[in-house]
Amino acid sequence: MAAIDTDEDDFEVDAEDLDNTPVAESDSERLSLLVNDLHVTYRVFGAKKVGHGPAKKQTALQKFLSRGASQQGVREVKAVRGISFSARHGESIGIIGVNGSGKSTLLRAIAGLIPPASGSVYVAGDPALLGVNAVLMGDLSGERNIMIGGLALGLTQQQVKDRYQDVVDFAEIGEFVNLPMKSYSSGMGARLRFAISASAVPDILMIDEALSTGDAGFRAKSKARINEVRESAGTVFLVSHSLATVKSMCERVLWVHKGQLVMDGPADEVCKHYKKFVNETKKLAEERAAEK
Ligand SMILES: Nc1ncnc2c1ncn2[C@@H]1O[C@H](COP(=O)(O)OP(=O)(O)OP(=O)(O)O)[C@@H](O)[C@H]1O
Repeated sequence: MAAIDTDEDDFEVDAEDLDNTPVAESDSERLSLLVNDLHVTYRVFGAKKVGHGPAKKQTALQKFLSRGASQQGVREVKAVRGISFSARHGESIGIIGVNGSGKSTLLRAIAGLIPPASGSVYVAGDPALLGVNAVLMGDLSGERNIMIGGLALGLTQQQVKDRYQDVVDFAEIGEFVNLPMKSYSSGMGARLRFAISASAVPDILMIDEALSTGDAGFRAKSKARINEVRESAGTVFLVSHSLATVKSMCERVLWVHKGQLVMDGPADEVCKHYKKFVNETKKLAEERAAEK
């Protein structure tokens, strides 16, 4: 297993603790990912200090003494707070939660795009195969990005060229492939990112909301691609606000709330509890609004 930005000590195991009996593992039994007490913190610079009442005027001395507090413009957002779970080859796992709960951050940390504040992420295989979003550039055309993304996924130039038309067709972007990606609608961008990610058969395929932007045809194609990855013993992560999409594509679901894992279990069961929570929260908010 390869580690990304991790503290190796967290996973030290004494040889004598190990059972040396060889175990025949099927693909479905092997771990593809281990996330251990993961914390991710964003530092937002230039954030205004939140305070109550009018700002007090400072004397020159007070200003001098509080110079170190120019740090007051730095605010920390603890986006992921102590999440642990493991995933196996061939699993497809949905990640659900309300806006701002930390789903994308969790995915980006698993992909090695954001360093953890603490904790660790171990992935089986080459972490370079995870996600391509970080390397894509808005100023460059779709065509150039297909090449860059493909190379980042470990494909050779020839392999990217061979698969180029399939990627364009899959993404349904037509002539837009010649224009800078920043000129795409969010749906087109998401579809192209998904198509690039799916052009190789990665160990771990990560999909962040791309499916919600496509029509039924695109969703069907995506589902087929997800199944291909799973059949080749890869692991699929899918972040989505659509419980129907999650239920149709994943057998297991992680529910994240305020950066913590609330529930991890069979898709139907977790979605049922999540739906109940969302409905109750909505009802409460409506009652409060009515009281005002
Ligand atoms: N680049 C960033 N800098 C600072 N804070 C961030 C950044 N990205 C996300 N956050 C904050 O981290 C928290 C988690 O955000 P994240 O995008 O992971 O949630 P999410 O569940 O994916 O949300 P959504 O469903 O709205 O996409 C939020 O409070 C968000 O404001």
